[in-house]
Amino acid sequence: MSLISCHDLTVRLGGSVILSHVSLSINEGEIVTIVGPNGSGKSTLLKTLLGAVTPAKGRVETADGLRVGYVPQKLHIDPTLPLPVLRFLGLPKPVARDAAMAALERTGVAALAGRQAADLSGGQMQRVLLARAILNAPQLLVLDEPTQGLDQPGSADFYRLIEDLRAELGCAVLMVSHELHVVMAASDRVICLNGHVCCEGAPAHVATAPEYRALFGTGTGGALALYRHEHNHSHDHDHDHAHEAAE
Ligand SMILES: Nc1ncnc2c1ncn2[C@@H]1O[C@H](COP(=O)(O)OP(=O)(O)OP(=O)(O)O)[C@@H](O)[C@H]1O
Repeated sequence: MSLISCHDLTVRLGGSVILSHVSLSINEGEIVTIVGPNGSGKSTLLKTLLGAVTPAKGRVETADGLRVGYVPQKLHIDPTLPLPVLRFLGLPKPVARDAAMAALERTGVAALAGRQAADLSGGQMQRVLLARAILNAPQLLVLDEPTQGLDQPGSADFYRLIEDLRAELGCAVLMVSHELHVVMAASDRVICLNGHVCCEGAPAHVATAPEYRALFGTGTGGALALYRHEHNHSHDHDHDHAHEAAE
């Protein structure tokens, strides 16, 4: 069953078309990863699906009463604000101490419950944000580049935790990631975005798709090609056009 879907979305921001003709659907229990070059609209797509951005055209459909847990790319906490981790978990909605402790336990950071949220390392903060996201037993976990800034073992551990949580909670996972090798290993489905959906499908299918190879190259060089993308594949015209100022 589809938990969330969008149909022929067009999103304009600041007078430019950021997304055009984007349709996708996330089913119960699957791990779907969105990949794409910097500025290709990945975060905008997540925000549109979550209702924080209103599309100019198209529609988003959500299953009735869908419980979503969201892990943002990063969260800045004012260092002058005294906010222990346990209290942070109760924002904006108060939560029972036992439930908060169980969530911190599950993401491996129970020992940090009394620490100041602003003092946490990047990796610790991501686990605290993940604990907060699983508090309401989500049916859909949405993560925006959750391992940005983590070292390789740290990010591999984090993705393993996501897979374990998916199995335990039975939730679907929708995430944005730049780590192509992990994405290819850990996703049921990959969506390659560049202002529009370039290609999508099982990792093995997407890895061999010409549109994906044009964006990311082949083999291990693919991860580096991500940052060297020069808009040279067959959809270029569409994409460049999509970024022209809207009328
Ligand atoms: N509020 C806004 N107003 C105008 N333009 C915006 C706004 N938010 C994002 N954009 C533009 O939309 C485009 C897509 O941004 P978005 O953050 O969705 O890309 P992304 O694929 O998530 O990028 P990255 O990989 O760098 O995180 C960018 O060109 C960005 O500058």
